[in-house]
Amino acid sequence: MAATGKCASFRLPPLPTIGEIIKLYNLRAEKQLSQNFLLDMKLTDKIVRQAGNLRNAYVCEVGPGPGGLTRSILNAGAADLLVVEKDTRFIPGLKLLSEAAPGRVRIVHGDILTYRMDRGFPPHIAKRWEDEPPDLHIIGNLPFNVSTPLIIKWLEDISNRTGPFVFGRTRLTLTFQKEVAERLTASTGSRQRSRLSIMAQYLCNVKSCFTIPGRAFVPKPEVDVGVVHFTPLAQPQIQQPFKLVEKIVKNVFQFRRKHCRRGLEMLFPESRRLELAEQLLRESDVDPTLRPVDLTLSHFRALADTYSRLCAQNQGLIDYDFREELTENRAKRRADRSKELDSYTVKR
Ligand SMILES: C[S@@+](CC[C@H](N)C(=O)[O-])C[C@H]1O[C@@H](n2cnc3c(N)ncnc32)[C@H](O)[C@@H]1O
Repeated sequence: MAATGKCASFRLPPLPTIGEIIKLYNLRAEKQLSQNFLLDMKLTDKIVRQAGNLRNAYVCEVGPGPGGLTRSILNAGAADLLVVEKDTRFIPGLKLLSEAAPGRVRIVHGDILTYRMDRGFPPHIAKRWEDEPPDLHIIGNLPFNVSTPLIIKWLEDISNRTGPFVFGRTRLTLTFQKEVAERLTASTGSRQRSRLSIMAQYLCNVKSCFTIPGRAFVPKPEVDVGVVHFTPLAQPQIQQPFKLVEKIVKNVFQFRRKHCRRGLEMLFPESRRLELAEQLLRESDVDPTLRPVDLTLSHFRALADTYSRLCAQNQGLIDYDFREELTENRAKRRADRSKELDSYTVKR
């Protein structure tokens, strides 16, 4: 395995440009795979600089496509670059790159949503969670339709220390649709504050790096793109299971214009809704009239800790989902109504 500090000359030899690679292999962008390519090496270098020092590092690149970002990662000195690409058409071009950087590129033809990254790198690179982050980086110009489910999955992995985070606090440098990037980094009280802001920020230090105008991509997407850097926190700001935090955050933000009390009430079954919501807010010391966007991470921490205690005291509460109750109630009302109608019909 590489990454032993041996790659003194890491600049790539002269290669066809990315534009030429696209022509050579007839790599028309597939809308279905949200393909928008970056051909400007100054921009790809700038994205890669946000990851920090990559000299002799281990890197996983998500969706390398024709390989612009890949070249910048190699030029920055990565010693072991694993690229995961779903579309087979890009594999020959990536092989060309791998030949130009012998022993430094490993190509996986697969889907990043299911790829087992915990098996992709040698165990000896792992660092203890509390220590400095490992010399492993995830970098990607992600497809928009994959970026949000992927970051949610990786946030859950951070919480459980699974997947890429079995190696410690692996850092991520990723692109998102600008609006999503703004949500990820939104501070308390801002208009963009949302579920994503809380879920990302309770687990990571999230930094908005810069915006890439849509016109820099080929083909040009409808929107601009934001580059975001994540470093998992040694001590998450909320020390409760991911699913529990997600449930609270989801409930609160479903009524984003109402007082936070409204969404929190829905954590509890109708029969005890007001009483338990009152207890949750009182014991968490949260003002029920605050709007969801005005709740701080400390508020969410207090709510998650109190809710966890209430779940321990009230059997079945953790599994309660008001949407299921609504569906059951609707089904019951429908059944009652059809019985009622039945009673009008003349029995033969
Ligand atoms: C927005 S393009 C970026 C390509 C290249 N990194 C660049 O910056 O020019 C996204 C790339 O991700 C690939 N891709 C899409 N879905 C994927 C998935 N689930 N797993 C891995 N790669 C995927 C696409 O085939 C495409 O190459």
